[in-house]
Amino acid sequence: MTATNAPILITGAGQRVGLHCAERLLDEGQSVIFSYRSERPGVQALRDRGAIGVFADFSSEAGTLAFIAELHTHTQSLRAIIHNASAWVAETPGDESRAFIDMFSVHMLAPYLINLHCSPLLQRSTPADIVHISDDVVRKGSRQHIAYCATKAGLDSLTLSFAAQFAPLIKVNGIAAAMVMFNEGDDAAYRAKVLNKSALGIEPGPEVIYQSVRYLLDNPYVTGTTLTVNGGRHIK
Ligand SMILES: NC(=O)C1=CN([C@@H]2O[C@H](COP(=O)(O)OP(=O)(O)OC[C@H]3O[C@@H](n4cnc5c(N)ncnc54)[C@H](OP(=O)(O)O)[C@@H]3O)[C@@H](O)[C@H]2O)C=CC1
Ligand SMILES: Nc1nc2c(c(=O)[nH]1)N=C([C@H](O)[C@@H](O)CO)CN2
Repeated sequence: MTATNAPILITGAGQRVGLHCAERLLDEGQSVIFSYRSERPGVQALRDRGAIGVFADFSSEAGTLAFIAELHTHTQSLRAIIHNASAWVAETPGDESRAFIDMFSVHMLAPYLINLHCSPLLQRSTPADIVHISDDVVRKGSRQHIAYCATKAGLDSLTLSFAAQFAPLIKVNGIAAAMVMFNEGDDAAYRAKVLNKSALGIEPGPEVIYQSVRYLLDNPYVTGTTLTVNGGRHIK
């Protein structure tokens, strides 16, 4: 039996890109389940619109498995899973391992476990999708965010493997983003330096990620693909 209007799960939707994508899905009448770690205004805003918020700390296997168990109490099907949750942490002397383990957990272990344990929920929906939100920086590496980049590269590998494993019932794709939206503390000099890295030289905002998600959800013939959404960094 195919579920109609099965919810879409998006992780890390309490702020910024995830919040925007969750709001746009709700705008289109799509039911949404989202994960959050910190209580933020965006979390309550999504609840107020009828989305179901489920706490998740993906920094450990136990935390991810607890999230998966809680998720199963809220739904018996899923239209899609959007893996958005992420930590962008530079190497800091003295706790390199902690940072690496944390980003491995949120960028690789959590998507891996959620995909494996929740694929039966996706199989009750037609069509069904998994979207991994990754980073264009994987293309060339990063001197300032070595562990972040390596774990996002691992996420891109999961896209290929799960696309092969889950075809034809579930499509699995990625989005390799770059410079979507700055953080509050980013100063003018940093902003100018980052904008200069791309051919288009703009801060596009989170809608470009939603447009990419929409394309992947709507296109029945795309799987195992990672969309580059980087303002032309690769041709600069
Ligand atoms: N912003 C940009 O310009 C770019 C973004 N991207 C990618 O796009 C996606 C969205 O980016 P953006 O909105 O800036 O992301 P954020 O940095 O705002 O992170 C999104 C959410 O992830 C959650 N999160 C982080 N670590 C964990 C964890 N261990 N367990 C559970 N949740 C966690 C955070 O929760 P909490 O609220 O508790 O902190 C946060 O709200 C990310 O995957 C990012 O890597 C890629 C390139 C550029
Ligand atoms: N989880 C996050 N990942 C990334 C962020 C962010 O704020 N949170 N920001 C970036 C930068 O915008 C980078 O693209 C600038 O070159 C990358 N990833």
